[in-house]
Amino acid sequence: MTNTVTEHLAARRVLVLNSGSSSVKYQLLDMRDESRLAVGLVERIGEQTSRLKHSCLASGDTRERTGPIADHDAALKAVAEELSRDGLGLDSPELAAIGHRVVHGGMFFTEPTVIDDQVLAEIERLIPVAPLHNPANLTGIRTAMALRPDLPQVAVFDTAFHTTMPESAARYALDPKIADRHRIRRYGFHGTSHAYVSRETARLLGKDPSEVNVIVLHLGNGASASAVERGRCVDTSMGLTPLEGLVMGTRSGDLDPAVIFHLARVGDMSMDEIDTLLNKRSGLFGLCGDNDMREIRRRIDEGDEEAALAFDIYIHRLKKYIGAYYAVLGTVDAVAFTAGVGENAAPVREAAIAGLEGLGPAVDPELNAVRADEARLISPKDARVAVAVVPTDEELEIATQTYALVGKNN
Ligand SMILES: Nc1ncnc2c1ncn2[C@@H]1O[C@H](COP(=O)(O)OP(=O)(O)O)[C@@H](O)[C@H]1O
Ligand SMILES: CC(=O)OP(=O)(O)O
Ligand SMILES: [Mg+2]
Repeated sequence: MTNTVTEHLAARRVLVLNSGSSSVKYQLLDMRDESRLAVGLVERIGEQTSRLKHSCLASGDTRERTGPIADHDAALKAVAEELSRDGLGLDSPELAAIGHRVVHGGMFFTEPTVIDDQVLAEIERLIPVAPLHNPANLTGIRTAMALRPDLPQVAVFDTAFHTTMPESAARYALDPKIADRHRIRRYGFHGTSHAYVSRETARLLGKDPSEVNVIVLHLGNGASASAVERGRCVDTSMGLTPLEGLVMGTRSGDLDPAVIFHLARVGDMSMDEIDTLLNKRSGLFGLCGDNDMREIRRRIDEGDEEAALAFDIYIHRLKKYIGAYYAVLGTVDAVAFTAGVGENAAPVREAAIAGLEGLGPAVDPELNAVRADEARLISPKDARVAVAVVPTDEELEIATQTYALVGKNN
């Protein structure tokens, strides 16, 4: 065993980087007790109004920087500087590993993986099926590797939790020769969140994950639903790319694929224009010009009909997926809401469950109105199926998986 490896064995901290298309979320955790030492967010990367918000939980100090941060490389260097100012820099011998969220892992990566040149090449090869996410993930990894080349860097894939889906759910109704040649199948995303939230929901019910069936609704800017049967994913709403499924902040979700031919032939749009339209200018934003649920609710309260219709379309799709996953699972023990919208928007939870009493779930309006940071039930005591709000913690889940892998390898 080399000295470096021995040092890593003694080290107990993991830095987690969750690089999104225009943001980086990060956390530094002490894995002895899973406590957070520092957390932060860099937003609006590439714009003039970038913002870095950093909190050191040990000292209670919070700092904010505004001004242009050109790209993910610059963002990560700024994060490293902030950590150094708190004596928590990347050069610390306490650091055991860096864990990276990687959105698309294709068919190859079913487990967290220590990153080497081959892994980097595979993540790069998958860019066409995760164009908003994998490039940012790669920059994060490369910058972190340059800052600490001696440290294990671990990739934790959004797709991994969904690799248990049966072929009947994972395959599209396409000629398998064509589908296999181009690796076209349903991969699913947000898996780290679906895994964490389904387990936490079981815990809330006082059960083991292997004893319960849960429908998880991850409603952030990107949004996806999953059907989790006894701890294993059996279906999810995102597909080859994170475009399929629910109505999202800026993504359309499900459409008749012929809409694309129609836009190309009759609308005279190029493939790139259609790609941008469906990924960046559709969903809630396309429907009403706003992708933030807070703003949409505010407009609805003021009587705005365009915002009200966008909300109704969002809810209608969500309800359809809840119904579909009832059929997939047969019996359901809980429906769990998570991510920015799911955790915070009580009207979304209320509207999505309204009318589903025949299937079992119900929402208690008073419990639903409570604002809290911890996992909680919002269904009445006598509801046949529980409804839960479970704050997701992708960073903790990534840190746990990263630390377990580094420990195992050493
Ligand atoms: N208090 C709130 N009420 C309603 N919606 C909220 C609230 N806070 C955040 N959101 C919604 O959550 C979204 C961000 O969710 P998040 O899970 O952080 O997304 P992502 O990880 O995809 O960036 C925002 O765009 C907004 O629509
Ligand atoms: C996969 C995906 O949609 O991720 P996000 O919600 O972070 O955009
Ligand atoms: Mg997210």
